[in-house]
Amino acid sequence: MLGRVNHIAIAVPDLAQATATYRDVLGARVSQPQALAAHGVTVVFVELENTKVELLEPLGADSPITAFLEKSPSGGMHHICYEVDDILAARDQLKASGLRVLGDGNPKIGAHGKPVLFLHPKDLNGTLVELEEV
Ligand SMILES: CC[C@H](C(=O)O)C(=O)SCCNC(=O)CCNC(=O)[C@H](O)C(C)(C)COP(=O)(O)OP(=O)(O)OC[C@H]1O[C@@H](n2cnc3c(N)ncnc32)[C@H](O)[C@@H]1OP(=O)(O)O
Ligand SMILES: [Co+2]
Repeated sequence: MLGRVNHIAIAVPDLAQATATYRDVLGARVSQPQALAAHGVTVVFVELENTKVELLEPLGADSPITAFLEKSPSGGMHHICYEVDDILAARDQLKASGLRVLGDGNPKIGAHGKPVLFLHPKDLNGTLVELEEV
């Protein structure tokens, strides 16, 4: 079921500051910010040789990462995104195995214009997992 790691995400309180650190201190290539109102976050992607790091900050009053940042004000590892070739088949198989799919259970279009889903962190060793269909 699982393909490559598409990205590892870090929630940050200040996206501009985190972007400057990765770009100017770590010398990494960082994409332009994408405001994803439907997801309540603004993101950039740090382009690496073998995967990407997604830096994300809250967007709007109902951001799903607000509580996370209240618990970890300086930010922290937020989720890992695995690639799958058929997100609906993966969803149905995981639900049949008892894993909880977040939201209404239907994929939404993510930052890469591809369908994504999230699985409850409590079902995966305290780790929020995102699936992205590629
Ligand atoms: C899709 C666009 C983009 C992309 O890649 O294309 C993105 O990745 S957008 C990323 C932002 N969107 C999401 O994260 C959507 C899925 N997330 C959620 O629905 C919530 O964040 C949720 C339900 C995972 C947690 O929400 P919240 O913290 O408000 O709820 P709780 O306080 O009830 O948390 C329950 C329980 O889970 C623990 N928790 C929360 N977040 C994480 C996390 N990132 N990793 C691990 N564990 C997490 C939280 O501490 C609670 O644990 P407890 O022991 O009960 O205190
Ligand atoms: Co993500």
